[in-house]
Amino acid sequence: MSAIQAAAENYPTHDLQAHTNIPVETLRALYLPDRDLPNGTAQNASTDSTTVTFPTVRTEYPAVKKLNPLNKKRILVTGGAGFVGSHLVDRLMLMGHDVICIDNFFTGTKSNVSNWIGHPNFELIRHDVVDPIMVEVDQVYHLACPASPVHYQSNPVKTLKTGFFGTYNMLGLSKRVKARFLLASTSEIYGSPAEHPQQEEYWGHVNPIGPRACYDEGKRVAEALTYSYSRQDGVDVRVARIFNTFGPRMNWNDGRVVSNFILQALRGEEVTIYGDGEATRSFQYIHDLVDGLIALMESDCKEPVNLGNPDEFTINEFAETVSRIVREVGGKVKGEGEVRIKHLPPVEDDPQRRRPDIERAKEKIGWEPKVSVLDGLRETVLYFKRTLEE
Ligand SMILES: O=C(O)[C@H]1O[C@H](OP(=O)(O)OP(=O)(O)OC[C@H]2O[C@@H](n3ccc(=O)[nH]c3=O)[C@H](O)[C@@H]2O)[C@H](O)[C@@H](O)[C@@H]1O
Repeated sequence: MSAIQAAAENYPTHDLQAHTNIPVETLRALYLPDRDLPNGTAQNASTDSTTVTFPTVRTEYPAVKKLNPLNKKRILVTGGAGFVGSHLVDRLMLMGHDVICIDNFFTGTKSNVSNWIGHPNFELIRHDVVDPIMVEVDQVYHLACPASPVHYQSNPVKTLKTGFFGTYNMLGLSKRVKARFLLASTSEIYGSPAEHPQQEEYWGHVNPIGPRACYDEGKRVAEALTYSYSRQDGVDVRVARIFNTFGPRMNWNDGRVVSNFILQALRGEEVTIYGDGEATRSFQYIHDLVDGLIALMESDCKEPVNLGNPDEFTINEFAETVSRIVREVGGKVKGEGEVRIKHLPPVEDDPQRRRPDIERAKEKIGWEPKVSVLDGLRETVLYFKRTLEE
């Protein structure tokens, strides 16, 4: 058993129990595999840091549920090799469904879904949703779109094309094959909110010409298209408004606050805070989000639903919390207890407060987050620590 695996076993897992009744140990084995296991899919530790080796043979895939053919669905996940998409793919595969994952690998990676490549229930297609594609499926989870401000602002025109044409193509497909369609929308459609916490009835406060507009307005038009297809063509739609989410498999170079702070603390570097650090965010753990997406897809709720954890932190508080957990898990953080902060200029149009009102999710789909931010952070720190060691 590796040191990381041993450390992982010391953390309580009861809070991480997923709604879909798949034990967290089963999920963890997919993103934090033990290298000593014969079926471990992690890159083998190499003494030579300039090379990397991957296992070529595995004796078996992770066990998936045997479903009655009547209950087995064909499910398309766009952006399925990304951070959120790959966890959703894991869950749908373990539940026993047939999963088609499409991704253009702009921010997603094949290694995120390497557990399933070659499995008879799984198909991976390199494809950009900006172009049409035809597949026969029962459900579409439309996640494809860069979500980190650094990524979505690097090519804003492409982000807008993804918001419009990507959603248009996936809705057209859903209409033709009569699939149920779920749009991964975002808390960003509320902009820099003038109401707090944010309820689904709130129409938002978005700057349509600012640097974030490519994403915010892209997702707003994606919602408008979704409800237009529902009204005009009867497409069966679901809309999830996803609030800040974190967990294993976030990109190193993601640029978002959770991965930045964890990596900075693990490397003993200063933590970068944009502006005065008094902006707030509410962070949910990836397993909760995946539970919420599946619960929404399976529900009758056609209205938009906020999926997020209402536990709200200022960015200053969050920097302290992340540093404390990195120390607890055995990371670096220089200066024995003191967090070293580097203040950088504020980000233009940065939303100042964000917290979901999740009453609708509780009432309509029977969902609320189960994982505390602290438990989720411990797991994520272990994951990043492993990544740094490789
Ligand atoms: O994490 C997410 O899921 C969300 O991330 C982004 O939204 P944002 O809240 O701006 O995400 P971050 O870039 O992580 O920023 C959060 C806060 O931390 C601050 N920050 C970020 C990074 C950093 O190194 N330092 C820092 O102070 C930002 O200025 C902001 O106030 C995306 O735009 C959303 O679509 C996405 O849902």
